[in-house]
Amino acid sequence: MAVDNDGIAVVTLQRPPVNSLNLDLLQAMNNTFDDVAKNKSKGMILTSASPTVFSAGLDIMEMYKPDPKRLETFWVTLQDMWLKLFGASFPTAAAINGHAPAGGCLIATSCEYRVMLSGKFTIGLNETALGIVPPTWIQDSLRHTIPTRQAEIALTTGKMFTVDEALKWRTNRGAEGAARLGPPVLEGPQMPPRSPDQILNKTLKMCLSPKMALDTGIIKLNALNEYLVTERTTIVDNAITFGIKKCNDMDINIQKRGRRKVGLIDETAADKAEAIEKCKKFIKRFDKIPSLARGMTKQIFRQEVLQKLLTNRQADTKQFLDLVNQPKIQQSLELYLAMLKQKSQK
Ligand SMILES: CCCCC/C=C\C/C=C\C/C=C/C(=O)SCCNC(=O)CCNC(=O)[C@H](O)C(C)(C)COP(=O)(O)OP(=O)(O)OC[C@H]1O[C@@H](n2cnc3c(N)ncnc32)[C@H](O)[C@@H]1OP(=O)(O)O
Repeated sequence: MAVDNDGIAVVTLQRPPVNSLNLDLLQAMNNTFDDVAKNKSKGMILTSASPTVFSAGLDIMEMYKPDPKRLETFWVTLQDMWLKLFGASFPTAAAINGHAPAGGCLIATSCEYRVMLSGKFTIGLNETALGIVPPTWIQDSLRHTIPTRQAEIALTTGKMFTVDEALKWRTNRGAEGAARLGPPVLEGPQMPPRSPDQILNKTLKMCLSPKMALDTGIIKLNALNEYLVTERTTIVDNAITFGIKKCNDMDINIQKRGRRKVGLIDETAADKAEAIEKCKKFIKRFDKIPSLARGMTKQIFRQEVLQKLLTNRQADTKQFLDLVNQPKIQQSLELYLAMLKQKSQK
């Protein structure tokens, strides 16, 4: 842990090669979170010493052929870690400088703010894809971060989000919707882009002109009708071109506005230093907010989710122990470890 001049603690996970969460690392995290609270730090940023992995999630070695007592302590320590981090009264942010699967995503979603490095990294709760049901409080962390519907789809599909997907979800309308209609007709002498309103107003003016004979007006209206029907694609394209041009003139970023954000991460950064700076900026937003009021408001906001685990802690532990001790799960863990080893040796 390093505390900067502003009193913000930067906590770096450092368990090579992939910061997998074993008992020792979880205990070290818990002690550090206690220190941050005791020192009255202004806030805490979690990041990783690895250049490519934030955290690979739970250390599978803790669950494979486990010692029963250690396995129980391991799970209770993980619960403690989450209760301390998710329930921390001080501001928390994650500078996610690499992959964050499963438990890695849990750490990130327990924080209040997330900045992830742009690149070929992924983040998400992949448990379902591994045949594991994520416990309620782990599901709750995701549901607390992104909209419920997206959380349900992500959890049931074991979705690992790319950085871009984590920031945004599927496209809605806007620039990409326009692209689906084909290339817009660009400005030119024959067809300058006009808004549909401009076209209709001009036609109406012509038709209402006292110089226009009734039969000529009818012919013109019929011609307009035919034009609207046969050229509708061009008209739509022109309207889109007009819209895009207007947005550009007004400095509105249509690319961003056209996409729905999933918000699993809040921002991206080019490197770790920038990610930490952005996290600091988030924490400094609370400079003028009384810290007691802030902390209590956060805890009330998160209370329901925290209380659910506190009430069901023993049952949750028993469920985990029963699951891990199943021969079928032990077999899956063995296969998964072998697969990871094989992949790392390539
Ligand atoms: C899986 C069943 C769990 C049952 C638990 C039951 C209930 C709990 C439910 C939910 C809570 C959360 C659960 C979890 O967190 S489970 C862990 C899920 N994590 C993953 O699936 C990630 C696996 N790892 C990777 O995908 C990659 O390692 C990476 C993170 C993308 C990094 O890739 P990179 O190429 O940089 O590294 P390598 O793949 O080469 O790995 C290097 C080295 O580390 C070993 N390793 C990787 N991940 C883990 C891990 N989670 N636990 C232990 N060891 C891990 C890998 O085998 C390599 O080892 P080697 O000795 O070959 O060097």
